[in-house]
Amino acid sequence: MGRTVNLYSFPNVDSDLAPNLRKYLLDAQNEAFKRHDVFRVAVSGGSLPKTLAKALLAPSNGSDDDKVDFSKWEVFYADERCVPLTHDDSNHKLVKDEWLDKIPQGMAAPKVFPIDVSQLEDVQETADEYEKKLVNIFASRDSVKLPLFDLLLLGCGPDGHTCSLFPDHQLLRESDAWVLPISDSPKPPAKRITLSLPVVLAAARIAFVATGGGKKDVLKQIFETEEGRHLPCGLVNEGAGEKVSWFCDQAATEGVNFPRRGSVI
Ligand SMILES: O=C(O)[C@H](O)[C@@H](O)[C@H](O)[C@H](O)COP(=O)(O)O
Repeated sequence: MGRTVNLYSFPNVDSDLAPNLRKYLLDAQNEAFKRHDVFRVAVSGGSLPKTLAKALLAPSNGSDDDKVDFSKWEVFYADERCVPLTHDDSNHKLVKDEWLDKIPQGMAAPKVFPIDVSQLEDVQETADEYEKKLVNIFASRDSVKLPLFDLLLLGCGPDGHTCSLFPDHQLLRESDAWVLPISDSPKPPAKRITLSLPVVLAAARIAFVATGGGKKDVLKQIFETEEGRHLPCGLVNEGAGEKVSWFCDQAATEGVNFPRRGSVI
């Protein structure tokens, strides 16, 4: 048996998953505001930014705990491709197009921390520069062992990868650096940077969003097999336990034996 994580499976994304994700995000936001008056979130690419926008840009129900306050959000990248920020492969471009640029005028915008693109050909340098940004925000490496994100919002690849941590890759064994370079990503583009597994596991909360029938096989593997527990997503489940929540739709979880199902609202 693996560790207990929170598993939510909704009939569909727009009318069920998104409002539940909104509730979860605002709980995390409000918890972080109480903790240190700022909400530090790291996001990945894939379909996540679009779902995030559906959750966050929906009208508020007016209650005190349903207020998004982007003015105190700091948004980082859980992983990024080493391409210019305007390139179609850029996660930052995706997040901008799908979410940030859709924030209505008059609503504050989050502070966003994209990668430094001045030395893209040098992945190590790009990773180091991003780590320096984190060090500046999360205090010095001397005083903080690991940056403590309030929330990580992650996807799950069909091979079980998350961030740019791929199955069996040596980066999974890295325990020192906060941000790692990868030059041989099995999924193009090959050059990327990614948060390390210890940084992922240190976050206060970790949410996976996995939707669509294409996720069924990998979810079955992650939740039902010993081998799946060693895939990157499985390692996050094992390492972070109840800090982890999975937001899935019915198409992704049909026939998958989730240890626990429920809804946030
Ligand atoms: O950098 C990448 O290759 C993608 O961002 C990737 O990590 C993505 O998050 C997952 O493959 C899930 O993708 P979907 O959310 O689109 O299923």
